[in-house]
Amino acid sequence: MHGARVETNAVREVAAAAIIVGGRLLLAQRVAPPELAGMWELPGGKIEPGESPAQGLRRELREELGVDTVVGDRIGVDVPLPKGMVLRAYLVSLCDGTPTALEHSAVRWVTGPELAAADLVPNDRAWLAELMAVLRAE
Ligand SMILES: Nc1nc2c([nH]c(=O)n2[C@H]2C[C@H](O)[C@@H](COP(=O)(O)OP(=O)(O)OP(=O)(O)O)O2)c(=O)[nH]1
Repeated sequence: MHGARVETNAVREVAAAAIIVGGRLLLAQRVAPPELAGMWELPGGKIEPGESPAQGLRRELREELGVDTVVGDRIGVDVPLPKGMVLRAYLVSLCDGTPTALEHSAVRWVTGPELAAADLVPNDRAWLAELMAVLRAE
C-alpha cells in the first residue's frame, strides 16, 4: 500500500427512520440541496465510519429531531445512491421527546393516503408499498 490513505470496502450507508405512532408516519421536509428542497423524506443521514447503522441513525435523530429512539428492523429495499452509497430504511420507535424540525423546514405525521399523496424525495418512493402496509397494520 502507498501513502497514508486506507481504503475500505465498506459501503457508506444513509440510514432513514420510519417512525410510526398511532397509524401515522413521521415525514421531514428537506431544506437542501435545491433539487430536493421542499420535498419530504424519512429523517436520518449518513452513518459515520466506526458507527453501526443503529448508532448513527440514533445520533442523526437526536441532532435532527431532538428525540431519543430505538432502531429496529430494516424495511424495504436497498436504494443505490451516487458515489457507492446505499440508502436503507429502518423501523424506529420513539423513546423520549417530541420530534421537532431542528434541521428540516417542517415535520408532519401522515396517514397512508397522505403518504401516497405526499411530495416525497424520489428515492423514498421505493418504500411506499411497505410503509403503507405497516401503516395499515397499525
Ligand atoms: N436522510 C435522508 N436522506 C435521504 C433520503 N432519501 C434520499 O434519497 N436521501 C439522500 C439525500 C442525500 O443525498 C443523502 C443523505 O443526506 P443527508 O443530508 O440526510 O445526510 P447528513 O444528515 O449526514 O448530512 P451531510 O453529511 O450531507 O451534511 O441521502 C431519506 O429518506 N432520508
